[in-house]
Amino acid sequence: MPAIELDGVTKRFDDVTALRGVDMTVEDGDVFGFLGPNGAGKTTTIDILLDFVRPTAGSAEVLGLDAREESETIRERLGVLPEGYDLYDRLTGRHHLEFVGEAKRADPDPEAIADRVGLDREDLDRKVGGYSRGMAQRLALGMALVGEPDLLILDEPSSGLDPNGARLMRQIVREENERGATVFFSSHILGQVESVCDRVAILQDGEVIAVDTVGGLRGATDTGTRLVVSVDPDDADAAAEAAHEVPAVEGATVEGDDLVVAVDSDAKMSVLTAIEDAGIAVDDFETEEASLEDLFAAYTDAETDATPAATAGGGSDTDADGDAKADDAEGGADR
Ligand SMILES: Nc1ncnc2c1ncn2[C@@H]1O[C@H](COP(=O)(O)OP(=O)(O)OP(=O)(O)O)[C@@H](O)[C@H]1O
Repeated sequence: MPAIELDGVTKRFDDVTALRGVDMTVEDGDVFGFLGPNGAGKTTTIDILLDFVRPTAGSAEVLGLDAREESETIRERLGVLPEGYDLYDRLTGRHHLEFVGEAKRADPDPEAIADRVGLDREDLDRKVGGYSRGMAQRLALGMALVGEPDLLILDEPSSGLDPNGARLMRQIVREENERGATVFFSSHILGQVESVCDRVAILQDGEVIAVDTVGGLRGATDTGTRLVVSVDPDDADAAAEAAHEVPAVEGATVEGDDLVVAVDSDAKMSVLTAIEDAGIAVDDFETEEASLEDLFAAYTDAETDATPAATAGGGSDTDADGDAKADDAEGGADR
């Protein structure tokens, strides 16, 4: 039974069509990234799953239950970090966690949750009105964890978090998934989703334009990782040959003074090792990842050109654990 199933979901708000016939399946046990630019319809989709908003057409099932008919039962099994969550300024962090506990008939350990989300234990007894944005975000994430939910729905969970907070958030996503929870989270930052997600959907202008692993998306759009290696120009051809020997390498060419290798990001180190094993000194190297913009551009171009890149599924099964890269991707882009 899938954790989330959307079938032909359309949502119109007066003259704005936020979702256009969205079909999407999130399998039980997945960490699923929901990626799209501002205004793509991510929050509307999540609001439909939570029955905050009703679809104009189509249906949504959560944990095998109809999102409209059985929203109360669903909510007991969900952990939600909504966009624009409401906290009560005059209540403490502890009160918030206890409230969620009551609603879910769970008995949360506020100290343990504070530790997990990186909130000082002393802050639990402060009024939330005095929290910084990041502290409020950490509390809201903690509230989503109460009661060991079967499904976590997180809308832009790293919003307002510093790089350490964002790393902690990803760690929590992994831990929750290991515990058995399915995790569905939206983001407009590719680096956020790629280090933790099994699969990703790209939503654009109310339509799902791709569903795949991040590695698969990169592969399908030919915007994969480029490893640029500096070696002595006399050794460049031999280095290209050595790189070609690495199975994950899709291409290695000499461009000017550089060796440019198209390779899955997991295999970067194998390429450098292969070059050095061939007796060639690597003077320097850098990697160039496709940005979210590149992927969007590639997908939207692909859509217009009707190339296979726009089809869902397939692709490589990369589960990149690129924390460092993800943190780079957050630089300045985080909200
Ligand atoms: N209550 C509403 N009334 C009218 N239009 C709405 C409403 N909610 C959303 N929309 C419109 O639906 C579209 C999708 O918005 P949505 O908030 O779902 O996007 P999003 O992908 O979550 O964007 P962001 O990354 O900016 O949060 C936008 O054009 C938005 O203006």
